[in-house]
Formats: sequence, structure tokens, C-alpha cells
Amino acid sequence: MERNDFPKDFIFGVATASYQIEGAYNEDGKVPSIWDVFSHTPGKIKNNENGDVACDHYHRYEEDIKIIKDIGFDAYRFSISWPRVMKNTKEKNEKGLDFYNKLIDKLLENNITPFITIYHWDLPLFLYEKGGWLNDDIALYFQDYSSILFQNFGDRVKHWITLNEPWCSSFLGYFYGIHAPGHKNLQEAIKTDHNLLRAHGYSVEAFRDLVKDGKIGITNVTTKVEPADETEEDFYVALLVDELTNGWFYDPIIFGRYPENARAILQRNGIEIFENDMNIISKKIDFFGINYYTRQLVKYAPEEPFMFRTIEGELEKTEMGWEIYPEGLYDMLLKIYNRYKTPLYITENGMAGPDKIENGKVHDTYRINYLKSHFENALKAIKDGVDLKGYFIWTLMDNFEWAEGYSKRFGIVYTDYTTQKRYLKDSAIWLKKFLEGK
Ligand SMILES: OC[C@@H]1[C@@H](O)[C@H](O)[C@@H](O)c2[nH]c(CCc3ccccc3)c[n+]21
Repeated sequence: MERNDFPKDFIFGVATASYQIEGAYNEDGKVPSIWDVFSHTPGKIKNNENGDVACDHYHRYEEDIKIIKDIGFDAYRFSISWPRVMKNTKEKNEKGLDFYNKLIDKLLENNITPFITIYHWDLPLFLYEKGGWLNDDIALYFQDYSSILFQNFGDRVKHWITLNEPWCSSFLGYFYGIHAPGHKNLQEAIKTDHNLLRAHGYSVEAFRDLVKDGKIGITNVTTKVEPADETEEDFYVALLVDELTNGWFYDPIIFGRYPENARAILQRNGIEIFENDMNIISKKIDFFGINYYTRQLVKYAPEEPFMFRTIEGELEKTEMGWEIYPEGLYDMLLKIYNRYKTPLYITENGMAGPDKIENGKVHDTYRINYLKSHFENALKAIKDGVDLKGYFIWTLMDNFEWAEGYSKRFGIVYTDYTTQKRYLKDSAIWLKKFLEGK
């Protein structure tokens, strides 16, 4: 498989997120985010690490852009730190906006197309103190914040993603409690998700006025859900979990309603489902971003509240314990495209590996094999009719991996956090050759 097997205008990119790489957590007027608070709370993050410094990208962005250029990527997906550009619900932080203006200009200078993610989990504390995603007003605060970004960057940035993975913000942040703000309340998860989708819709509405020649979408984590065994019951719970984890975040945007079976089982468990603003939530988008990593195997378990248990699979796993399952990428590209008939980007795909550095080298052959097999499945999906426009690798350099801290390395570039030096791993060198084949 070569780069030229893909369509001529197919985009190969690399992705990061503000809280995971920038550091400078309290510099130049940046106010706290819920992740600053969460990572400073003992016991929340492995080894009690935090994003105060991270990869110090705030000061090293020019060097990092050089690396992106050197590897040969067409595009770079990054997120804006809401608390870096807004001091409160009304006032902008000009120094924060300046950072992103310089970043965007440097990317364009290097002929790298910027893709902006408006929200990748670092909610300003001043909004969390007003109820955060539980407060219905957040949708309009998000519209105001989005509009400021559209007005400041929309002249140069034409590809926008409103939210990264509302499933994570709502279910990991408000139900499982392993992400900020660490709540454990299913009703809150359902409520926050509805407000996240409302915020998405209001942002799209503003975008149509402010960036008329731009494209906007939303990124969802998209996991292949499979029955653990070939039994009726396992097939049923697989459908149910697919609706709860995938359909719940896709259907409202295209069909203006939540998936029926998931909705019914939530209501049977006394959960209130929200209907308001479905006309806003389903404002037409230009693409979906798919973050694909692995599959989820589920088993019928009537004793469980949602009648299923997740089973550990037998396939080779990454450092995150996630099975390596490239066929699942093909399956989900077909499923999502055929159900929603909306153009797609893979906005994240990659793996955490047991990366060891020796004399400045990291022999991550496993990551080359992972990427190759997922590229092949993406190409197969294109040949089978999926309108797949691009593929962003997660991630550029090792960075702050949320609850796992710095213990998990997803980068194609190795970060030495003591020196802040970057080292191209073998996977980056392989990609450089692959991308040269244009
Ligand atoms: O875990 C690797 C990446 C994160 O570093 C990104 O910020 C985030 O967009 C992202 N999403 C997923 C799949 C859902 C997930 C996120 C975090 C932890 C477990 C599962 C994997 N990743």
C-alpha cells in the first residue's frame, strides 16, 4: 500500500489537544480549567501528574510545527484552550488569541492546513462554577466562545470541529467519574450530553453566518461493539451498547432524535431523556470526525443495570489494554457512512506502545504495523464507497494522557519530559517515507 493508492486530495494529518501538550497552565492571563483542578486533586491522575508543563508546546510550537512539516503531513488538528482565550463569559484574553494566531500563521507558512477543535475537554472553571455542562445556558456561552474564534481565525481556518467526543465529556466526566469534573451520576451524564449537543448546534448556527466558506463537523469516539458469543442475547446487548455509545451521539445530529432501544432502557431505569432544541442539534454539518481505537466485546448479563458486561478479548493489546482490531475501523466507516450519508474524517487513530528510547531511537515497529493495518482498512472503506476525506494520527508527540498521566505514550515522536527534547520514533520515519510517495 502506498500513499498514491489514496485519492489525490486525501488528507493525512496528525492530531493533538490543548491541555495535553501546551503547559503554561497559568501564563499570559490563562484562567484555570476543570482539568487544572482535577489534575491538581490528589488521587485522580496516575502518579499525581498534571498538565502544568506537559510538552511546553506553548513556548515550543515553532519547533513542533517544524517536525510536522518535516514528516510531511498535509494538516494538523489541534484544540483551542477555552480558558486561555476567555477570561470570563464576556472578556477575551488577547494574549491567548495571539498564541493561536501565531500558531495558525506558522502552519500556513509551512503549507499545513489547520483543523481546529473548539472544545477538547478543558472547560473554564468559571463556567463549571455556574454548573458547567449541567447548566442549559452553557450552550449560548459556547456559541459566544465559538463566535469569537470564528471572528478571529475564520479568515484563515476553514475546517472546524465543535466538540471532541461528547461521550467522554459526559460519560467519563459525569458517570464513570474518571475524567474531570469526576461526577458519578447517570442522569447528569445524560443531561450534560444533551447540553453538549445543544452547544454543538448553536456553534454550527453561528458558523454559517461567520465563516461562509468553511466546513464544520463534530468528532465522536466510535468503537466497534461486538457480541462476546454468537447468542441471541449477546447480539441484542451489542446492538443496545452500540446505540448507547455510538448512536446516542450520532443520531440526534442527523435524525433529530435519540436511538429508541437505548432510550427505552434508560427510561426503564428512571432516567429522564431530553428532547428540547433537537432542531438546533440537527443543524446540517459538513462532516463527522471518527475517533477509532478498538472494539468492545459485550456479554448478556441480566443482573447488570443495562443487562450487559464488557468482556476482555483475546487479540493483541496496546499499553491501554485496548485490542488491536483494524477490521473494526473498516466496519465502523461503512456503518457510519451508510447510516448517515455524511462525509467522514478519521480525526484520531493510534496506539500507546511500550516505547523505550536508546541513543535517541525508538524502535516502535508495533506502531508502524498498527498504522499500516489501519491505513489498509481505511483504503478498503474508500474503495467500498465511503466518502472518507482524511486521516489524522493520534498523536504527534507523547503527551498528557488524561487519567494515565505521562505513563502512556501515543506519539510518533518521543517526548523526553526532563529535557523537553523531541525524538522521531521509527514510526515517524516510516510515515515520512510513506507521505513522500505523493
Ligand atoms: O486515549 C488516547 C486519546 C486521547 O489522548 C485523546 O485526547 C482523546 O480524544 C481520545 N479518545 C479516545 C477514545 C476514548 C477514550 C478516551 C480516553 C480514555 C479512554 C477512552 C482515545 N483518545
